[in-house]
Amino acid sequence: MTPAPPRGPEHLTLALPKGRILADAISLLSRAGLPLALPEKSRALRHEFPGVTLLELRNQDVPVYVDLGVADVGIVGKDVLIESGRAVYEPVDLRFAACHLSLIREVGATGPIGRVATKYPRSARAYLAARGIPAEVVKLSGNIELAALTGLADAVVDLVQTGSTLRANHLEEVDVLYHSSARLVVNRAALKLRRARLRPLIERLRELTAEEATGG
Ligand SMILES: Nc1ncnc2c1ncn2[C@@H]1O[C@H](COP(=O)(O)OP(=O)(O)OP(=O)(O)O)[C@@H](O)[C@H]1O
Ligand SMILES: O=P(O)(O)OC[C@H]1O[C@H](OP(=O)(O)OP(=O)(O)O)[C@H](O)[C@@H]1O
Repeated sequence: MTPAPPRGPEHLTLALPKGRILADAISLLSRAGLPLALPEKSRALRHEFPGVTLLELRNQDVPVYVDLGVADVGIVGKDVLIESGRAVYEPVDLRFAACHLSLIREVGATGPIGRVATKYPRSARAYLAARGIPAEVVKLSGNIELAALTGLADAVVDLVQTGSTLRANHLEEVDVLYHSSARLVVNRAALKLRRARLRPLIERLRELTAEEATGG
């Protein structure tokens, strides 16, 4: 693939995660005035729109691209942002992809927690350390609830939205670590260099999310 050409300060490079956030992110950014459309299904990972380059990434890579300045701006879940440990500027809570990260066990489980399985080891370790629980944390990649069902772990730390995954697997939430939703993230140097494009975008997104919160 050809390297990206040098971009003037009027150009934006945008990092979005493929997966459940992509369509809502593109819809919201379009309403905020960016000339975007959902990319056609293809193997292409970089998409050009007038004045905007869209990079299609894994969730965990969005904070990395924004923090290191390859992308000027991105959208990612607060859960992924916390887990990344990167201090990127996070000016707008976009409110969609709302869910919470919880400690989950089999219904009625009361024994000690010796091992916790999760996709969120940083968050899980911080939670356990704050409560003085000396549990081992095992990082898994998906279908985390299975670890509690199979006895791989005494508890799991995973996202809950409707609770239907918990109900379908005879699991229950024991505690909530934190609430998450999609966030706008901005590279701090880009905020200065591309101020003329980023400031109005941030303002418009603040207005749109406030309107949606009040039903406007
Ligand atoms: N059930 C859910 N309901 C609402 N929001 C969710 C739900 N599950 C995840 N999210 C939010 O959407 C984001 C993206 O979720 P998605 O399912 O696309 O990721 P994934 O495919 O599990 O991630 P990965 O890139 O690690 O494979 C999560 O980081 C979280 O912020
Ligand atoms: O409370 P619910 O509405 O059931 O949503 C929660 C489920 O959604 C997410 O899983 P996802 O579908 O992204 O699969 P994954 O476990 O492979 O990440 C999350 O990890 C839970 O399993």
